[in-house]
Amino acid sequence: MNTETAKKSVLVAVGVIENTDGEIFICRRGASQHQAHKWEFPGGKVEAGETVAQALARELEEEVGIRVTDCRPFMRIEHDYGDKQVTLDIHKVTAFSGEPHGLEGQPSRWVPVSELHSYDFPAANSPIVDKLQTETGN
Ligand SMILES: Nc1nc2c([nH]c(=O)n2[C@H]2C[C@H](O)[C@@H](COP(=O)(O)OP(=O)(O)OP(=O)(O)O)O2)c(=O)[nH]1
Ligand SMILES: [Mg+2]
Repeated sequence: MNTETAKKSVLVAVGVIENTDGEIFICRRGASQHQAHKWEFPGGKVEAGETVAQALARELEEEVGIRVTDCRPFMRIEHDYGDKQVTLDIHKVTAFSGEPHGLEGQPSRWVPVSELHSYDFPAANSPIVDKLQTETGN
C-alpha cells in the first residue's frame, strides 16, 4: 500500500487500571460512540503535541477522575475495524490517586482478571485480555 492509499490510524492511549486486589477498572462505551455499548479500558485519542503518557493522564482524569502516579507500557495493538483503523497504545496503571468512577455517566466497575473474558470488548482488545490472564495465571 502506498502513502496515498494507506488509511490513517487513530492513535489511542488506553489505561489498564489495576487496584491492590488485582482487579481491573472497566467502563462501558456510550450509544453514540464508535464500538457503542462495548466495555473498554478507559482512554482516548492522543492529541497533536501530546505524548501517549500525557494523553493517558489527561483522558483518565477527564473520563474517570484519577491522577496517574505510576504506569508502564503494556502492549501496542493495530486494528482495522473497516470503518476506522486504530492503534491502541496500552499502559498498565499501577499507582494513582482518587477513586475511579464514570465521570461522563458511563457504567463502570472493578473486575477480577479471571472474569474479564465474560465482558463484550471491542475486537481489538482480545490480546489485552489474553495477556492479562496469562500474566496472572488465570
Ligand atoms: N478507550 C478505549 N478505546 C478503545 C478500546 N478498544 C478499542 O478498540 N478502542 C477504540 C474505540 C475508538 O475507536 C477508539 C477510542 O476512541 P475514544 O472514543 O475513546 O476517544 P476519545 O475518548 O478521545 O473520544 P472523543 O473525544 O472522540 O469522544 O479506540 C479500549 O479498550 N479503550
Ligand atoms: Mg474515550
